Amino acid sequence: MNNLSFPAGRALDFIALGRACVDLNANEIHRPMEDTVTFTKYVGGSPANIAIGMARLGMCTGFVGRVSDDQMGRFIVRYFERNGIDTSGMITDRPGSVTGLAFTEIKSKDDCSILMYRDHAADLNLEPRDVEESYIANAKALLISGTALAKSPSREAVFVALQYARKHGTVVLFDLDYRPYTWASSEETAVYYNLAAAQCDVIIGTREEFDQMESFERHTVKDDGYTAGKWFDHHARIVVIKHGKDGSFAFTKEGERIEGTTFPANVVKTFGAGDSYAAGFIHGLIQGWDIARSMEYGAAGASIVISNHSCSDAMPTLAQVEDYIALCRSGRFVSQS
Ligand SMILES: Nc1ncnc2c1ncn2[C@@H]1O[C@H](COP(=O)(O)OP(=O)(O)OP(=O)(O)O)[C@@H](O)[C@H]1O
Ligand SMILES: O=C(O)C[C@@H](O)[C@H](O)C(=O)CO
Repeated sequence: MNNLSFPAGRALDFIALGRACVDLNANEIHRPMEDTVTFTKYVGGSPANIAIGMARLGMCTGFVGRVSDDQMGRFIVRYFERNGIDTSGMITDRPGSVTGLAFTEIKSKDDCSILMYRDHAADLNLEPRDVEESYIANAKALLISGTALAKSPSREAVFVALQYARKHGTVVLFDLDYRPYTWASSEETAVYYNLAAAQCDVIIGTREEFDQMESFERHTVKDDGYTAGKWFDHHARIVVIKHGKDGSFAFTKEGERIEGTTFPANVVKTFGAGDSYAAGFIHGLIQGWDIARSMEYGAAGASIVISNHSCSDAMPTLAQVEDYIALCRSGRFVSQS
């Protein structure tokens, strides 16, 4: 049991709102982008990855977002459909916009980076009128992602979705998902992140992302307890602060501090950890599991995804997560490092 109350009798368990894009992950790993010539194409974009993760875990999942009116946009929608994601909340953007591309460079397991091509990205053209009140009202949970706040009209669309969710008791989760290249300034980011976070029931981010949100504060000691505590005067009931391979901490409105476990991994690349963690964690919360067990599923899912080449395609099923936890607990996990 956790401290959230998800409404019963809703058609969808979960909706993600924001960008659905394309990842082009380097095939020739352990070398710089300059020397990489072939890539594998996957669906990408943090909220899209989380939606795919939730669908793989058996959650009835929908997506709200705009995709480009071209082969890339259709690739995304078809992949969602094949994964059982409801695409009735997705809109094909007017001609002229494109799908955001993330070229990933995998130099080593500790040195990965992403080169983004996001000029005229269709996802940021999401408009307030694209968000249907009845769609949000028919889901148990809504995930918003920080990048969707970076520009108008997508920014306003997020606030409209937040308003509908609060009105109908849909639990709102905020994945901070801070991608600096999308934002005009640090102050702009901090202001809109804070405005959105005040409307959310669960806030999930890395320590660095929370630092970004607090960048205009004079308070100099930025510890996790201080950061989480601020949000419990608003709507938040759970705040999760992630620390990469050092794990994560969850704080609750009731004053608990829960340390998340981590699992070993044969790391291929580090990105995708946060998205698979979010899927496993949110799935657990919706199932009514306690926070520690939900964090455990998130962490195991993260280890599975970082041990694979893709983010979206590698999202595990429930059976895969459970087998992985059992393998690690049995002491039979074989580290290749
Ligand atoms: N090297 C690792 N080994 C094992 N587990 C890891 C590793 N890196 C991350 N994780 C797991 O994934 C969770 C989330 O990771 P992290 O804090 O890096 O999120 P993130 O920065 O949002 O990820 P991303 O790189 O996808 O943006 C961690 O709490 C941990 O459980
Ligand atoms: O979020 C993005 O736009 C890129 C992702 O799809 C990428 O795979 C990643 O960074 C996952 O966290």
